[in-house]
Amino acid sequence: MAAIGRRASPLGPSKPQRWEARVVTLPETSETRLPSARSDPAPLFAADGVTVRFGGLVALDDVSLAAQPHEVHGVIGPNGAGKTTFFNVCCGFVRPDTGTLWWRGEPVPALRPAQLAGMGIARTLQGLGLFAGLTVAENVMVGADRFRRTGFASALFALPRAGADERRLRERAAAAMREVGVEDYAARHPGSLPYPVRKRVALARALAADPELLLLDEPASGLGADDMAELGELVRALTERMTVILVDHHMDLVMSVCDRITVLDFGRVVAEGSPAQVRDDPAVIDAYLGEEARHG
Ligand SMILES: Nc1ncnc2c1ncn2[C@@H]1O[C@H](COP(=O)(O)OP(=O)(O)OP(=O)(O)O)[C@@H](O)[C@H]1O
Repeated sequence: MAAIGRRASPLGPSKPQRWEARVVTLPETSETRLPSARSDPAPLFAADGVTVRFGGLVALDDVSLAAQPHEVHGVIGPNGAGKTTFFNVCCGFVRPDTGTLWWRGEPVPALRPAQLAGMGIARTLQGLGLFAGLTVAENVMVGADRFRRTGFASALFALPRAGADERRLRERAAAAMREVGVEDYAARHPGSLPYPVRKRVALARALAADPELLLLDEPASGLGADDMAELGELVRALTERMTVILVDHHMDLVMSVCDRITVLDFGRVVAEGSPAQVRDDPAVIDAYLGEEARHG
């Protein structure tokens, strides 16, 4: 791709980023590694050489990404770049034609969505997927279900330990609702709530699973500026206890909350790095300017 001059980035102006303070300079010693060697810890989750074809269309072409513990890793790219397909691979909805997913240093040969909760992975989807017939509290409790210790028979015969189990799940759900600020809606049904509140409920349900990895698909879509700013703060706070992979169009959110960003275009990784690095990367600027040209 031809180098381009310093034209204005379509991703917004450069500004100081708080994560830049985390860059560690290794002392010069005889054992100092080559500059190209990454000194990152082992990734919690990684995709290695993932390719997905839909008929003749290559939606993902040899895509690799490594999400380190306690980081927010963003996946961005113009329309049709392959973001949703990548998210669906990470959730086990789409099986890659080639490539491997890694979880805690082990390959995951054929990830299925039903495995996620048991592995410690939770996700929120663009479509939210809340149960219309359940209250907010009940929806969030579904997320906590992996902590249920008693089986169907105990619940059926109302054994005491089933009651204790239920209480624990309710407490877990209540904590998740408090964390995202929806506790006042606990008894309501999702259909009666505004979309931004429903989005929070979906996030609470994911958090009730106490995941090590949280996958967020378009978490900012449909949110106004205030809700988006609160979401950004919440996501940053979550890194105390989990890793987040975030797929979103909203550059303000992605640039302000992510530690690292992988940029896709036409199914390929065109850049990877800190927000400051990708913002000024000519390949990224070209991808977004190309999109503007394509869509007028
Ligand atoms: N199930 C499918 N069958 C055929 N083609 C698909 C399918 N899903 C996605 N694609 C194609 O794969 C490519 C990548 O699509 P994808 O939805 O992953 O991109 P995206 O970056 O999420 O786009 P957007 O930002 O518009 O949601 C597109 O060309 C899309 O038309």
